[in-house]
Amino acid sequence: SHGWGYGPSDGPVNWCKDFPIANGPRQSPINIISGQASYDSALKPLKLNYDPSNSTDILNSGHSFQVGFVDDTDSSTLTGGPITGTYRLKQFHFHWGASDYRGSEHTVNGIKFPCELHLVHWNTKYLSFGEAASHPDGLAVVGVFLKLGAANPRLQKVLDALEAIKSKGKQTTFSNFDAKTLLPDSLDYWTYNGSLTTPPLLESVTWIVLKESISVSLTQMGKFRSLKFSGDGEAHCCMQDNYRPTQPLKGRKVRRSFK
Ligand SMILES: CN[C@H]1CN(c2cccc(OC)c2)S(=O)(=O)c2sc(S(N)(=O)=O)cc21
Ligand SMILES: [Zn+2]
Repeated sequence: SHGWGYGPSDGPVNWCKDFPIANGPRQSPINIISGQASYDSALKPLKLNYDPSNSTDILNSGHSFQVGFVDDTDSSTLTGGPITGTYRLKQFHFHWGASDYRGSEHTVNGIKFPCELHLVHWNTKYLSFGEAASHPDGLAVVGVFLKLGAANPRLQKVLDALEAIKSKGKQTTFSNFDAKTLLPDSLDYWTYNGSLTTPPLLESVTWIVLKESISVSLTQMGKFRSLKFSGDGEAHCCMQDNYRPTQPLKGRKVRRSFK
């Protein structure tokens, strides 16, 4: 079967043909209606302990670009928050729009942001990432909104590396990057049970969406959009609008960690 993408024929409306779970009961992303999210005092503070020496590479996956981390020890972990146990950081990536008025996957009260960062973690109660990805409590993804404003110096190292991975399949080393520098000051969050927002759309993700955004400038957004979905030698296709529209809540509750 042909691959999936974000175009008119291989995009989100057609994913259900190859991935019927696309119409499942706990799909992501969702629109977060802040007034309907209930405060849960049992929710713990998020604890993110990332070791910069764990970052390895940056890759154009043909759907987004991602920074990978060695995940064979508990040196870069997520604990606390809505989860129990220890989840290891595997990669982070972004979703963004062709224009500044869309691009995020989650929305807040119907508001779209130009970009959204996802930090992907897997539950170490399972032996591997692949194993974890097939269990309802296997993955935990921290989502961070990027809001138009002043240039964000903490994004610059990532954006400068994009020169080397313009087209699909390109990869280069990316070491000593501290993913914590991408987080906002406040770790207040909304949380709900959801899925991967791309195929295979597995319903194994505990979503943790931060309330506070980080900034990104128009010029920096232009760098994201300078990437290509296409590989070398293929017709150039700008990497943008690589976001899935929001999905039905289907009775799920969204909780918030803050009053
Ligand atoms: C292409 N994108 C996904 C790739 N991965 C994946 C996950 C599980 C299984 C698998 O193949 C069996 C691949 S992934 O875990 O790195 C993630 S996280 C994520 S998001 N946007 O929901 O945060 C999408 C993907
Ligand atoms: Zn994502």
